[in-house]
Amino acid sequence: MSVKEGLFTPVGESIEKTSSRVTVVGTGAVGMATVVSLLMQGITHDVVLMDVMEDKLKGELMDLQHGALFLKNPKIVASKDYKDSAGSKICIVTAGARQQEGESRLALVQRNTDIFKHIIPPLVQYSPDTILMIVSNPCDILTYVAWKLSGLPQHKVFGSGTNLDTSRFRFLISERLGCSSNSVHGWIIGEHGDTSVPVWSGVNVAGVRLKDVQPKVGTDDDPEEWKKLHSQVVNSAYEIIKLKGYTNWAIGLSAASLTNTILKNLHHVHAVSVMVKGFHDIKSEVYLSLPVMLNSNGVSHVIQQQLTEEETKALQKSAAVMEEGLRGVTEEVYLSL
Ligand SMILES: COc1ncc(-c2ccc3c(Nc4cccc(C(=O)O)c4)c(C(N)=O)cnc3c2)c(OC)n1
Repeated sequence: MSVKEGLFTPVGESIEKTSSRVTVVGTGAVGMATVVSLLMQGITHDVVLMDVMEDKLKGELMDLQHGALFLKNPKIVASKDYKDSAGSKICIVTAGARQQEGESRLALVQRNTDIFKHIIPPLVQYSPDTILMIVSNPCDILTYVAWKLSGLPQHKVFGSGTNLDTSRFRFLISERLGCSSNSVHGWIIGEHGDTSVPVWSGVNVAGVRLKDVQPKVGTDDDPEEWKKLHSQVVNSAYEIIKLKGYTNWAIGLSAASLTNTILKNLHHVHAVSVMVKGFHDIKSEVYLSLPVMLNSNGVSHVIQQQLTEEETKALQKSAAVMEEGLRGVTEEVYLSL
């Protein structure tokens, strides 16, 4: 008799798969920040790490397992074989090619599209009911690519989008006002990146709009230059990359927060990248961020924000940038289907 048999008398069956299994593809800085955020907050205790670098996979697995005592005894699997991701409620994709020196944005998108061709189909094959969360950049274009490659319905595929931009925006406003980020309500929508759109008309604390206190907030002739906060948000990633080489903590926490809302069916509203054709008079099939309600089934509702004419125009410009970005990719994606 083994020690284990001498210790334990089996009564019920041992359960391997939980309904909260989360697969994270990509064991880079962002992927690992996401995994640590999930485990340390107890959002899930059933995590699968997927990547192609075997040593990295094994190293990250061992390093996390050695922290099990300080976590809630999580079950962590690390593998190159996508069958090990089977039964995942959510698949978070942080994988992507590193932009080469002088590489054009479109060339990078093409390389990432090629990588997605080998990641997305097996994820869906082994977890046909999964929800795909795309974190890789350029997020909005790659979310569209993932949706096309997955064959999943629109409500099952979204991108982390401007959830992070909105978090940075609220932090900067909260710092200037001296109140908690949780008490600042403000949204950044559109593209996750240079053409994101701050909805200044909606920024409020306890329902009091900043523009009702100072109508010039968010304009070029605002004596307090609040508009600069959005520029700081847009430049955040470049600044952090210059300082530490990459960004990972905030985006990891952001992906974990989105995962929590879905796993716990919280119906929270987040700014995330969804198919926006038909909203705000956008006519093209593009993914951009809008305030979206998430539940255990994925995207449940899009909030119909009241935007000013200027905000609507800026969002439509974001859509045009996306459409241009997709023009080069679409053929590649359709060829692969
Ligand atoms: C069977 O054919 C096949 N299989 C796997 C891949 C592939 C390629 C790159 C991948 C990948 N990115 C990656 C891997 C290696 C190098 C690079 C790079 O940017 O140089 C990028 C990641 C990741 N964590 O970013 C994760 N999975 C990948 C998977 C692939 O890509 C074309 N093709």
